[in-house]
Amino acid sequence: MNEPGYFISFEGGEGVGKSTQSRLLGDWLADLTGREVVLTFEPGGTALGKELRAAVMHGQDMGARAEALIYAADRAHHVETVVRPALDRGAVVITDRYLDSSVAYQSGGRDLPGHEVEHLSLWAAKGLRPDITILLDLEPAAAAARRAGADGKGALDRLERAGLEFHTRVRDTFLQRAAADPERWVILDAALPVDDIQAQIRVDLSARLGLTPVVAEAGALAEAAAVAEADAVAESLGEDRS
Ligand SMILES: Nc1ncnc2c1ncn2[C@@H]1O[C@H](COP(=O)(O)OP(=O)(O)O)[C@@H](O)[C@H]1O
Ligand SMILES: Cc1cn([C@H]2C[C@H](O)[C@@H](COP(=O)(O)OP(=O)(O)O)O2)c(=O)[nH]c1=O
Repeated sequence: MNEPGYFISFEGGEGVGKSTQSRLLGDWLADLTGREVVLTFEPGGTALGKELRAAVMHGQDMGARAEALIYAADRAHHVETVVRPALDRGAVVITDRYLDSSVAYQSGGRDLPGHEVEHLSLWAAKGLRPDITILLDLEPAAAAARRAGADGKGALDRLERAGLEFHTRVRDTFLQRAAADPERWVILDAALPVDDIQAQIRVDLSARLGLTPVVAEAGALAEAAAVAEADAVAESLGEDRS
């Protein structure tokens, strides 16, 4: 029988470092454990998902319910065709956003009832919840400044245009959900340097997965995980996701 799969989600606002940290974590876990690691993301982690992503992020204006249903459709297909099969093979799956994004954005941000959005997501995902969710917490203004530094040229998508109040409600919803379920969530300060955040993630994951102590190694990471590398990673992931 396969080793059981392990499901990790990264959550937080736009530009907080989710793709940077998920890639660094994936490389480290694959090297250390030899397990299959699947890196994926929502919305748009499948071919159908790319079309749904384009519609919801760059398409016509739409109401909150239509938006929630598109994210749920993306999730249903993503779980059925990518996440669940990988977990069944015994892989570690790392997703950049999952159902907590729906609750934070479509409920906290757009004002739909939280339990309805969560229920819709769980229905779409046939009840699949992450084993651990890493929240990269950052003030929306700081995240916006970071994104502007990364590619000030790019046009803002529908969600990015939503404004500071919207993004503050999104952040507060993430923090409330994390506080309510500390077993599943790890809250990290996304204003710290890339390598410090990654070191904290590795220490936490080592404990949860029963890996050999890596505290010393995590300290040495300060030199290893160069921000330049993280930039390249973020860029290459970003290319897939206009
Ligand atoms: N801890 C950090 N400190 C400073 N800049 C960061 C940090 N983490 C990521 N970045 C940079 O911020 C930008 C957004 O990072 P990214 O990983 O794409 O975030 P997300 O996936 O959450 O949108 C990139 O230019 C990236 O290099
Ligand atoms: C998965 C998901 C994302 N979103 C939003 C959050 C983002 O604005 C956008 C996805 O963008 P994403 O590519 O994750 O942005 P970033 O890498 O900058 O964080 O979709 C929802 O509103 N609901 C959801 O369920």
